[in-house]
Amino acid sequence: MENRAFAPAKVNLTLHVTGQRADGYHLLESLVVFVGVGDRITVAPSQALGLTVTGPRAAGVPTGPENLVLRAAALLGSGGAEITLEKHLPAAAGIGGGSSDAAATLRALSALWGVDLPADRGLSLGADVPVCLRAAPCLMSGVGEVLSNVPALPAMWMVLVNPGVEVPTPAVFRGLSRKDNPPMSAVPAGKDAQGFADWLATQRNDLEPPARAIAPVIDDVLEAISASGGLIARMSGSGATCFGLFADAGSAAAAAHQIKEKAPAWWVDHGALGSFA
Ligand SMILES: C[C@@](CO)(OP(=O)(O)O)[C@H](O)COP(=O)(O)OP(=O)(O)OC[C@H]1O[C@@H](n2ccc(N)nc2=O)[C@H](O)[C@@H]1O
Ligand SMILES: Nc1ncnc2c1ncn2[C@@H]1O[C@H](COP(=O)(O)OP(=O)(O)O)[C@@H](O)[C@H]1O
Repeated sequence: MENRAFAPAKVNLTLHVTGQRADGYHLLESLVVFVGVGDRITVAPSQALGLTVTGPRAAGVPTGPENLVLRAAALLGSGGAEITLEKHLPAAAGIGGGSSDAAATLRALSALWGVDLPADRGLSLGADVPVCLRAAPCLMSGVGEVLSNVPALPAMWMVLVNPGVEVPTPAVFRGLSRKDNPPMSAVPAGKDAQGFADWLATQRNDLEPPARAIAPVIDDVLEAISASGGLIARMSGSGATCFGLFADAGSAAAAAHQIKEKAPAWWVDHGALGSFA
């Protein structure tokens, strides 16, 4: 008997940094969504705990106990399982790759072992794990542990582009010129894709300027997405992955193809926004 779980890409449509805690973690307000592009976790019964990393983005992903998949297993208990992680997301890319893998592992092993999900929803594994465990559009605040409902979003499709440079999350936060930026405004209801993108353009990702200073190629990525017809182009999380929003699957697929043609070395993928828990 095997259990499978999808680990969708986590995308921050907004990321307002509004303060900093005494422990150094930053207070955020972020509208988080998930896309049908991601990693895949398979777990099967076994005496011992083992991990195999496969897939087109396996290179460089740790296979030892520091892998967030094994750290999630350890958080759940001391059972055995043979875990396969099929990597499709670039690592350290601002789209929650490891965090989403950890959340998918918690879901799959909780079902395989018949144990409850952890009370902290995986927060001890990383600030992004609770939102990845929910894997549905929501407003994330606190340092990542407070999740609030948002009005239904219009149907939208997303192109994700990563230029192949790793941007260390702590360095991006350190590069902020201000940590007490203005908060988000309320997420609107009843908008179509264009109307929602127009609202989104009035919000921000405060980590974009420091990330662009570290990796100027992010400017080229944003430009390529805008040139491909994206309703909006913005960096996700601490980068370097950027996203473009589209009103239909066809325009997203055409944009992804156009960007891939222009920059064959970049990672480009596309999918629909949705809920994946
Ligand atoms: C920035 C965000 C936005 O969603 O995502 P990514 O860009 O990583 O995808 C997250 O807050 C990242 O979450 P996660 O990747 O789990 O962060 P953690 O491993 O807990 O922390 C990595 C480092 O980021 C910084 N950090 C993270 C979260 C936060 N609210 N304030 C911080 O200052 C800290 O320096 C911390 O040591
Ligand atoms: N399952 C995993 N997938 C990818 N990276 C992982 C995983 N487990 C641990 N890591 C380590 O965590 C670091 C950040 O991974 P990731 O969560 O993909 O970043 P981000 O949250 O910015 O998308 C990587 O550099 C990698 O060494």
